[in-house]
Amino acid sequence: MPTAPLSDLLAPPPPLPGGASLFLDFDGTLIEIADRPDEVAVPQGLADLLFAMAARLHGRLALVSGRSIAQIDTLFGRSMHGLAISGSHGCEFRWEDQLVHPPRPVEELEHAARKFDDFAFGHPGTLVEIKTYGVALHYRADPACAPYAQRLAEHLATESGLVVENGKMVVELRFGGGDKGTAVRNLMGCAPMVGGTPVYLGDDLTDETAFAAVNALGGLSVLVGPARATNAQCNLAGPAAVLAWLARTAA
Ligand SMILES: O=P(O)(O)OC[C@H]1O[C@H](O[C@H]2O[C@H](CO)[C@@H](O)[C@H](O)[C@H]2O)[C@H](O)[C@@H](O)[C@@H]1O
Repeated sequence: MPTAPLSDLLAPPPPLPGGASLFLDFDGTLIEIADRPDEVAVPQGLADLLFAMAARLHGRLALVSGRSIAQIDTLFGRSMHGLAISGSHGCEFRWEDQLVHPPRPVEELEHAARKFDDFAFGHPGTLVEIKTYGVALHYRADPACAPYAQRLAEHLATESGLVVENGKMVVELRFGGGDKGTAVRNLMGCAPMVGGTPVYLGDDLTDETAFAAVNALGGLSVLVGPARATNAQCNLAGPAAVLAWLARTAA
């Protein structure tokens, strides 16, 4: 469990260390949280900034998202090929011309989607998001649904073998082949990341495994957003502060 005192989180991160391998979460870190998953606005120039940073870091930059790689491409409105991406909470990887992903557990996901749809029908403040390796039940518009959504997800997990992933105003049932911590460790084992100092920026509970992995590797972990109990070492206020920090670093 996260143990750092909240006061320790007030320190902003130092400039990116030389030889950094930079890992960036997406929602809530690079882009502002929106009411619905499909309502997010990707700032103009973000793709170019990421490609410029990746070039400056000699390829040592990766997106690490709970979204699928397909969703990331769609939201950017272009293929993000050329940038390393781990999607679906560490289940899938795309790097240069390689795509590594497990078989999709179709029946389990379809069953979960049907059950979540039934729930959403009776709870209009919730919505279902179909993902490549998961099905998410969002309750941002009616947070009082959280315990019921959670209980349903836990019940479905026991009968399906899918795992429960909790995030901001969402519970997801997903393929359990990894998490963001394993994503960071896997990427750090490959050229050109290997030997670099891992630096990870993320905002959500799902980023805690990555913070822990980075800390264990002697790197720098940065919580984005309001201070809370966390494994992260430093803090940036939100996506605007992240983009400013990246732009300073890229200069
Ligand atoms: O790992 P990330 O890249 O941060 O993705 C995490 C989840 O992000 C999305 O949900 C979150 O953002 C939505 C849009 O701002 C917001 O409406 C929702 O409440 C948040 O939980 C996405 O929909 C999920 O699939 C990702 O796992």
